[in-house]
Amino acid sequence: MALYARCLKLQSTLGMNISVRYFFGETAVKRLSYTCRKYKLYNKGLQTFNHSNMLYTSAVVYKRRKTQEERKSNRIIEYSPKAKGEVVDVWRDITLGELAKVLNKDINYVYELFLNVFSNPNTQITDIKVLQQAIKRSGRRMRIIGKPSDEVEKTVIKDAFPRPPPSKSELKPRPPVVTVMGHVDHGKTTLLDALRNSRVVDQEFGGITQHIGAFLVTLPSGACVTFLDTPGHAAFSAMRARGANITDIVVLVVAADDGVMEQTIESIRMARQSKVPILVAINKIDSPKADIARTEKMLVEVGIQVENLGGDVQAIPISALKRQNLDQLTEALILQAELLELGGDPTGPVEAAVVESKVHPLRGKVCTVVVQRGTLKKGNILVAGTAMAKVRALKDAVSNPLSEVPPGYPAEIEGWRELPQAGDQVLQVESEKLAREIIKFREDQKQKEKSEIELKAIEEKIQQHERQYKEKLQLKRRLGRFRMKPEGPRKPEIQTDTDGPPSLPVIVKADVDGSLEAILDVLDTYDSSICKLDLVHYGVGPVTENDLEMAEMFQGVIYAFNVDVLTQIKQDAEQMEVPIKQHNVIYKLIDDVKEEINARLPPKEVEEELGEATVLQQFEITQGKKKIPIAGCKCERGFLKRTALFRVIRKGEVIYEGHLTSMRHLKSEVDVIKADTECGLQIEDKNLSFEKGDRIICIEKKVVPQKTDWDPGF
Ligand SMILES: Nc1nc2c(ncn2[C@@H]2O[C@H](COP(=O)(O)OP(=O)(O)OP(=O)(O)O)[C@@H](O)[C@H]2O)c(=O)[nH]1
Repeated sequence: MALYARCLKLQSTLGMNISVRYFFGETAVKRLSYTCRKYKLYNKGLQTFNHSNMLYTSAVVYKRRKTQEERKSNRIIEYSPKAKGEVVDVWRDITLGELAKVLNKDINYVYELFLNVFSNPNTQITDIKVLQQAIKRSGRRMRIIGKPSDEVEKTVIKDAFPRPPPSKSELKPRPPVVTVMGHVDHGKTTLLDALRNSRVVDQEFGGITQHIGAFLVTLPSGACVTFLDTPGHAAFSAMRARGANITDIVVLVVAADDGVMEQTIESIRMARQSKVPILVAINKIDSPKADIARTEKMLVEVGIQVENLGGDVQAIPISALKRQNLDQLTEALILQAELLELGGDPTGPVEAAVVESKVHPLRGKVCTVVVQRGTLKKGNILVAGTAMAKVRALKDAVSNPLSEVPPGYPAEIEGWRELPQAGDQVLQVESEKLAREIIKFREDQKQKEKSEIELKAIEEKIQQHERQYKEKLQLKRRLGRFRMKPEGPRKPEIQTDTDGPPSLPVIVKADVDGSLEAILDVLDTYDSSICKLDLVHYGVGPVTENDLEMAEMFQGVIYAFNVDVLTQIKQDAEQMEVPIKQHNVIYKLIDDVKEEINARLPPKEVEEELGEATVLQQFEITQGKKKIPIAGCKCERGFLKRTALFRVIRKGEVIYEGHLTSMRHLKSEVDVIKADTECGLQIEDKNLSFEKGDRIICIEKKVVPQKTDWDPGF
């Protein structure tokens, strides 16, 4: 009690939670005494300390050491237990969940390493020795490091982002950005060509038109429309997938002769998903088969309420080929844009979207963008994805130089060091240095994401391998090679019938997956039916109570490979009469399994040849009125035993198998005839006459233990 009180006092004095249990008992006291000596806390004179004094001193040491540990907690502490295996980094107070991550295993594996004592992944392992034991069970070694702090994990974010959306008052009118979509062959390209040629070429600038991914059409009124020169779904979805939803209006081209087709519906669906208003261009009205009314009706049927039929969607009948009603179409677009009240903020750093990029033989890496915010100028420093540019030149679709490009306008940018991709967001940054840092950051992020994906793929591969392996085993079990693992309280099918072949139920526990797999693979080669080999359960980790129970139910044997068996478990096993066989060499374990199988096999009868005699001639004796044939023989090898079994063989065929009624040497009845001795043999069958040359084999039948013919290959 005095000790207990002393400990409690210590507890309050030192302000720490001392486990009283820790300080009691002979071992504890020895340990404390050792600690004191190690830290040179008392000299020879002080060795006369009684236990309570020593406890006090030790507690001081304990506290000091703990403080030092806490200070060092971020430094790596090498720990080299003698076990072999991969070294894993762990830290003090690691949780089971964290350990599972470190070991790259699932939590159940970790529970097993701790003998299933814990069941909460947040449980912290405070005792390093316990942790060491568990890691040893996993076949690895450990190194204690400082807990990876969240701070270390945090990466400094050096990236560029778009500004928050501008207020309405900052917006200035801008041209609508239009994408042309529709069913194949309904005239999208022809329409874009017509718009570009009629409007761009015929404009005051003149010049040669070229495909630049986006172009501007200016109406006589001065209003402009920017067309994305990449018709079709692919471009639209590529832009959307990269987060660049730059289209304001979709022009849905529907051929008046064909009407609504599959891709027309697809285009409608995509426009709806992007919440982009639709304007219909009913094309090919010049075609003799054109039926505008039918086309409009079809559009209504798929949910496009055209104006002519009382809806609010403008449908302009055009001929892209004959360039009919193109002005009407662009005016309708301007009207739609006005309804949308499209506006852009021309101030501040530039934000734009890449529509297309290419390498030009003379101009280098060029890309077409549509400006979304700010005003793009020569000399601007831009980043797009992992590409950067100092704008060397800005050009329009007819290669005219542009001094500045406000929101809603397209332009070609020269000066890229790398090629940006369609859909990339272009952002202006302050300096080339910053641009380089951003690119570096983004590249690092990309690399990290790639590694994570690769890691995930590797993990999936491993899991897939494990799954396949388990499926293979399940299949074998179903085929009857292995017995199914019992689930829950289901009563096991214990082999009680004496008619069937004997069986050996086994439970295999191994230190690591690799050895377990190797053992199971060898067991898998067993395919004899004279004794069934039933794999009742297997797993990685030590032998548990559960294993004992299962072994008891099945009357099986537990094989523990390279794993410890706790004394308690050993005692329980003894009580339950469950054999636990510990091995650390696979072939020895398999030899043991063989022995167990042999022990279960019923003994078998074997024949042993004692000797052989040859008939030299037959003579007869008279018994009463009967003449009895006698084989006059010579024992050629071994010996003949009177009470044994005799087989008479003539020309390779057994003509008699049975016992003798008399065996004589000269005139006397004998029990044994040795080799090279002549004798007269009388058999039970009195009607069989002997011939010279008949072979007589003397056999003794014996019952011997049976052995399995299983050859595991080593
Ligand atoms: N009669 C008539 N034919 C047209 C008109 N517009 C396009 N065509 C013809 O329709 C065919 C297809 O035209 P495209 O412009 O290539 O059609 P598209 O929708 O771009 O086709 P994809 O690019 O394959 O999806 C061509 O032979 C054009 O000449 C039109 O207004 N009238």
